[in-house]
Amino acid sequence: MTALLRTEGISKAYGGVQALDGATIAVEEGTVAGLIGPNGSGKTTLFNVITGYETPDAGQVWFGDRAITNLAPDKVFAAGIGRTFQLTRIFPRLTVIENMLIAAQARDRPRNLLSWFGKDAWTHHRRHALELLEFVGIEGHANVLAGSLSYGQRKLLELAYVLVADPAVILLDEPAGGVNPTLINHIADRIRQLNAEQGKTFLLVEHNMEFVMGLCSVITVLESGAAVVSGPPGIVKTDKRVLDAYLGTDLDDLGVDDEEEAR
Ligand SMILES: Nc1ncnc2c1ncn2[C@@H]1O[C@H](COP(=O)(O)OP(=O)(O)OP(=O)(O)O)[C@@H](O)[C@H]1O
Repeated sequence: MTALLRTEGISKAYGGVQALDGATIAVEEGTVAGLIGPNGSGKTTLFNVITGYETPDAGQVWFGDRAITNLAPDKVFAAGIGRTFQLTRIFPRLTVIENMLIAAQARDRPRNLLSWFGKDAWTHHRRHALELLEFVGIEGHANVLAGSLSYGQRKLLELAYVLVADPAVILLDEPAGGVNPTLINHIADRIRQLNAEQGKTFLLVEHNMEFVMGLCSVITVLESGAAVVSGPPGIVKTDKRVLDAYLGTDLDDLGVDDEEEAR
């Protein structure tokens, strides 16, 4: 397997705070990979650097064999890396379907804006948007204001929004955060399906350890801005450096059960 997405020695400081300190991670093509670490360990900052929202002080980001360090967010998105945010960024005063059409328009803008408004194109975009809403399971809400969706449904809308552009890699920032258990399972199933049927590669940041351990085949642990461990869930959750990194956190909160702790 080859790394589809790689960061090499990424550092980023905000004043006196070293958010990232030589972060090197690799995401293999076709995997669902996880990025975990205690609060403030640099996970979102690394997402921001990868997707062009922050400029690193040092290091490189690679997408396949292409260096994408310092590309603007829209260029990174156009290159094939989609992303959702910790706090969803949908337009609450537009309907769900209108949000989806904005995603389609944003994707096509650099190509051919005029043809976008043709009747056939409009019908095509609408149909595709509805298919994606159906895929994530919120097509019944197509005509309601996005702001009236539950938090979990907003996360699903954001996933559908990202899928409009058909990215090869999808970065998800806390997809399960604040979401009820039923929808968490639904989100996990959609991720599995996209991975298995369409070969989509995922990198997700998540504090819900049960979700991460159940979904990801490889997990990288960030601590103080650097990757300290990377490997399959079974290895990562028993690694002493990981337990040390989470020192002060109740292990029950991490979803590591007593039986596994005792081993
Ligand atoms: N724009 C910013 N300005 C100043 N400091 C920042 C900024 N963004 C992040 N930081 C700091 O950088 C460090 C890493 O933050 P980051 O949000 O990347 O961590 P995280 O691992 O995503 O945390 P969490 O799990 O709580 O979301 C923290 O100390 C944070 O306060």
